[in-house]
Amino acid sequence: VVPALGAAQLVAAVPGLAGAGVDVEVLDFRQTASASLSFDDLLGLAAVLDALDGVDGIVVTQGTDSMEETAYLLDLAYRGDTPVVMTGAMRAASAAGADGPANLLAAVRVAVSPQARGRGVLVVMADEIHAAVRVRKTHTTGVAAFRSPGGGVLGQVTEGRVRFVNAAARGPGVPLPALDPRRPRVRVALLTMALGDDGTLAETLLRDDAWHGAVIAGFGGGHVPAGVVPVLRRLAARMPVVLASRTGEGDVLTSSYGYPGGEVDLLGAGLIPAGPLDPLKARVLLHLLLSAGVPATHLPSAFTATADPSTAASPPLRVDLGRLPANRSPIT
Ligand SMILES: NC(=O)C[C@H](N)C(=O)O
Repeated sequence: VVPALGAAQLVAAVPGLAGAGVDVEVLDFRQTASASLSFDDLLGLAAVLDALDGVDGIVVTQGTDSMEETAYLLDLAYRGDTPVVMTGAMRAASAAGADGPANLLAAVRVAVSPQARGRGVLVVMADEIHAAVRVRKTHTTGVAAFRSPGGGVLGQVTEGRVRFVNAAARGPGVPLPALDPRRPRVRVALLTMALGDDGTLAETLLRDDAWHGAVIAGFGGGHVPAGVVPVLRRLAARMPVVLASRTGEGDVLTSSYGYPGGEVDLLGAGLIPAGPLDPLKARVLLHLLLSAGVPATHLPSAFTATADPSTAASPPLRVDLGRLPANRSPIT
């Protein structure tokens, strides 16, 4: 059984930190398994981070299980310039080759690096620097469990030096909701489509008022079995429904497949494309937008602008089909 350690014990266990020339102050915020963290825990933490003054950088340690979601949540909610770096450990503190101390030291080095400023919330694991919007936990036990599909890592820590090799993909944030415990609880469902799904599970979301939004992790570029479409159409008339992909990398398509259950069909039914966000991150974003009280009519544009800020900047690509050689037909 893995013991729970406080922040001071974690810091004390790091060889090299004392000699790194960094004054470290510690603060215990919550102590819980990371799968049990709530949105309110993280919004409370974002408010604490906002209030921290006079520090060069901030390191947040937590269990690794939910870090791909909590890092993105904090990235959307915390808009300060002071770097915030999240880290954790894949191996227990007592294990041979425990990775926690090395991760913590690397995280501190990144947090105090001037290059980390203005890049939002970062995740540092196994000497790699990840953007919160992309990072995923991809292995149950391996120390190299964290990866950044769809763009790669932002940088590395080598021999104690911090090197960024990629620009951080930081989109707009979401205003923090008032942290009033009496406010209604937001619930966003996440449904993964699978072979033979006939819509029975999706239908349960229509049965009561428990749900305020849903994310569908579709096949491939954002597809569902044809029989699920009528349920999703009714669902999208009741609440925002975001279409993401269960594949793990790549954008949701918007104009390639028009067959029943294809993404053209689903977007026509009112589903909102997740852009490059994976289903877990899409759910975090939808939850925050709903918590912030973004009105239903603004949700599709707010979601798209936040999920995929690059699309707003680049004009649609136009291909002049008239100039294709006569013997070639356009590839569709
Ligand atoms: N310590 C870890 O990284 C895993 C642990 N199960 C968690 O709370 O996320």
